[in-house]
Amino acid sequence: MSNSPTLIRIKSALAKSVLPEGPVENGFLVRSVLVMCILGALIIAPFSWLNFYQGRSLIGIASVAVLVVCVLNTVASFRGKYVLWLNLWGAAPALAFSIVFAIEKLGVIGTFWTYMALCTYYLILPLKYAVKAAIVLFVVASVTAFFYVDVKVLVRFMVTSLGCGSFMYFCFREIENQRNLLSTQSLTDPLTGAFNRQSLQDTLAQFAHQQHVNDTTSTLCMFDIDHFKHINDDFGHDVGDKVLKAFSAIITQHMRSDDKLFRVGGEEFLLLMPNTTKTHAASIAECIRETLSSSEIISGHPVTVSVGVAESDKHLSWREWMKNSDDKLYFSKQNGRNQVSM
Ligand SMILES: Nc1nc2c(ncn2[C@@H]2O[C@H](COP(=O)(O)OP(=O)(O)OP(=O)(O)O)[C@@H](O)[C@H]2O)c(=O)[nH]1
Repeated sequence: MSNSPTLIRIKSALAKSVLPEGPVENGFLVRSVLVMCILGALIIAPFSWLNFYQGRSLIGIASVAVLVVCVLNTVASFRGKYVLWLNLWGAAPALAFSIVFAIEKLGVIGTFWTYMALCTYYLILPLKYAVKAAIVLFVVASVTAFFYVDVKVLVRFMVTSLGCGSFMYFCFREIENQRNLLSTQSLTDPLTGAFNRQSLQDTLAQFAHQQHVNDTTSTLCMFDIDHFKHINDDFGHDVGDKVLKAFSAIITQHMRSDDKLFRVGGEEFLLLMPNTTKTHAASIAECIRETLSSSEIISGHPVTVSVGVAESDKHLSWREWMKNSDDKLYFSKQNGRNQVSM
């Protein structure tokens, strides 16, 4: 059954709003949202009951709404998912309203909770959203405080909450940079910069799933440098490394922004080309093959590559899809090397 463009857009928007646990930011957010929401639910539940019991039904309804957000978030986190819209349009505004309410009811004491809310934003939202939400909260809390606290207190409140917000931003930006660095190091091959075998499985499994939802065609190109053992034996390991670097640079020059390159073995590379037919992919692989064979990486010794090209099929698992590209590569090798087969 083919999907209409509108259905595809809706499915891809939903897929983007529910992020599966990833190695970098999502894993961190899933864990911190889980802790924050369990704590939030435990604190809010008795308050909700108390509000209804004491006849404050409006506040009671509001606190039950927050409780529902906490429970939904907890369930999603238990399943290893981070739900962006639930936090951005549920938890974050609920916190801001609570702060307004607290300042209105408690005055100066109510403003203290703003610092907690600022920290919470950085724990439940991706950094770029946390900054924006923190700025909105700062403005909303300051405007509310203007009506309920003394000017001298207001100025101190604004300066300290600005300081707290900036401190949180710099801390979390540094944590994010470190996480990204670690992630890059754990997912890429230091010699060529291509993604390593570790990341191949996650990427292809996730990609094959999305492709099944969107019903599109993509292609894998498996590259294997010919007689690489001889290069190492004849010219040394350093020259072998130089060839690997030069070859991955050649592939990178021919890649489009959505393509992904993996180093799957010593001299074996896999290029994932989303939304590409095998005919188009084979023409790009042919350009890569020609560029390598005509390059002078080792003077007087042409380096060649064999390639296997395989198109996706929604009835195939990612392993079968990859095996197809490997089979085509094997055919290229058997057929005399230095060629592209599909
Ligand atoms: N320089 C270098 N060599 C590597 C690296 N990783 C694996 N190799 C070597 O790559 C060679 C791969 O050799 P084979 O699998 O026999 O393949 P081949 O010689 O290219 O033969 P065909 O694929 O059949 O054309 C081995 O000698 C490995 O030691 C690396 O990071 N650097």
